Amino acid sequence: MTTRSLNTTALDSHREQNADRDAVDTVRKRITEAGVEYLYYQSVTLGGRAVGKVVPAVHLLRNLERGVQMHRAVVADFQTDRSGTLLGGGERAAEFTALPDLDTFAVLPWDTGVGRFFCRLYEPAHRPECGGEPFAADVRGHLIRRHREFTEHTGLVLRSGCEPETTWTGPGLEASHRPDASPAYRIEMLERNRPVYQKVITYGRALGLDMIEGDYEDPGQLELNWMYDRAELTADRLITFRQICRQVARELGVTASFMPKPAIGVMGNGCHHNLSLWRGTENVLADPGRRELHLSGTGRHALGGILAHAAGAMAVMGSTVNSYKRYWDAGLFAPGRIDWGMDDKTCTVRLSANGRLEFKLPDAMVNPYLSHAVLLAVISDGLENRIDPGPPQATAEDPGFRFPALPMNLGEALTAFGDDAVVRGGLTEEIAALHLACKSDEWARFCAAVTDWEHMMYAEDTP
Ligand SMILES: NC(=O)CC[C@H](N)C(=O)O
Repeated sequence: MTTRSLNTTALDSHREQNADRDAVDTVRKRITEAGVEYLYYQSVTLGGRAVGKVVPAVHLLRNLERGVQMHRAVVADFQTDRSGTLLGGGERAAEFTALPDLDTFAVLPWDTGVGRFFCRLYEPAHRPECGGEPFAADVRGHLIRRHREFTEHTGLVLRSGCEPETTWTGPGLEASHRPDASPAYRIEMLERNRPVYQKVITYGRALGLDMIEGDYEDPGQLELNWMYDRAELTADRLITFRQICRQVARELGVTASFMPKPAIGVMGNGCHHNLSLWRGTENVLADPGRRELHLSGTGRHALGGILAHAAGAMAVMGSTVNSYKRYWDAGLFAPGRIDWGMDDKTCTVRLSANGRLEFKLPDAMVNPYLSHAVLLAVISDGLENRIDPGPPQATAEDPGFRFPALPMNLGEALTAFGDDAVVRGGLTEEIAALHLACKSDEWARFCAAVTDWEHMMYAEDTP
């Protein structure tokens, strides 16, 4: 056991973990067995994109200790706002240090010469004052820490199962169906997508996603699910899933899109989060022994927290301009107002099984580290303040309905996000500020854009 000096930093502790001989030997063995020659040291941006560096595997040991360095502005995808400011870069073009988590090592099944790690990010050791501290805009590291604090405080663990929907387009994948009918669940459509779902499932299994089921939902749309797990593991797996889909699309010469609403009249690409809260082996959202669909008292408070802050959380759950088209197009199983229901697929939260809250606001472009960090915060608030979710299917017209309306565009959502201290408190100050800056800029750019719809409406109209 190594003795730690009093001023051991978070970076030092992580380095110490990466020096653990057994853990390193396990990774080395797998590298040798699979013939891995290259390693991706990857982290995730605010926009939910995987970024990183490639390291020849011969330098594994050096980089386990040193990590890799990247420019700070990568966390905001190097977005420059309309005034020309590089967002997230800080006062100078400094870097952060990305240190791999050894237990995330995996070999890419489509090229076993390549392995990957997920990293956590730190201020470089040499920086005055904050050297070695967690980098405050690291979304992945933040969720891991936030969840640990939540468990220390409540004794509970949040498990989540994400259900991303993806639109696949390309030769041979075209949907055909009768007018006014839907191709949903049709085996013929699954057959046309056989190369797609088979590759996704095979790669998913190889990368640690316990794939459980899938279906064809609407023209071009597949939903492929894997087993639920601790929130941060599910978040890593959603990033991995999207990487897999991109790879499968490359291999098959087709396109995989996570765009929340690819077209009017077809279902949007949701990414419902199925949530449960565990004390040891017991899910506290349900009362043991009751068979009919119900929620425990704790479950009602957790749900109350989610609904009370649903409006404030929207800018994270539906984080793009396009996200809101999914809520506007009523009748296609995306929620259009803040409510909950027993087994009702139109609600914001559906009680889909005893002890399971299906939260339907998030779409397939969601950043799962942010969504789950916010969920931990709003659930904590619900539990602490014993927030009552009210009766199922209550609407704003019902007396006693107490939740703010669902923001119906990104601009409204950003205002609600700015006004909700609990939601922002679920993130670090830096992440909340950067998210607001990036998304406000996206909204401003959209508001200034002239769209095809406007041309259709006005270009040749004579007032
Ligand atoms: N599986 C479903 O319930 C459909 C969900 C729908 N595609 C959505 O946008 O959320």
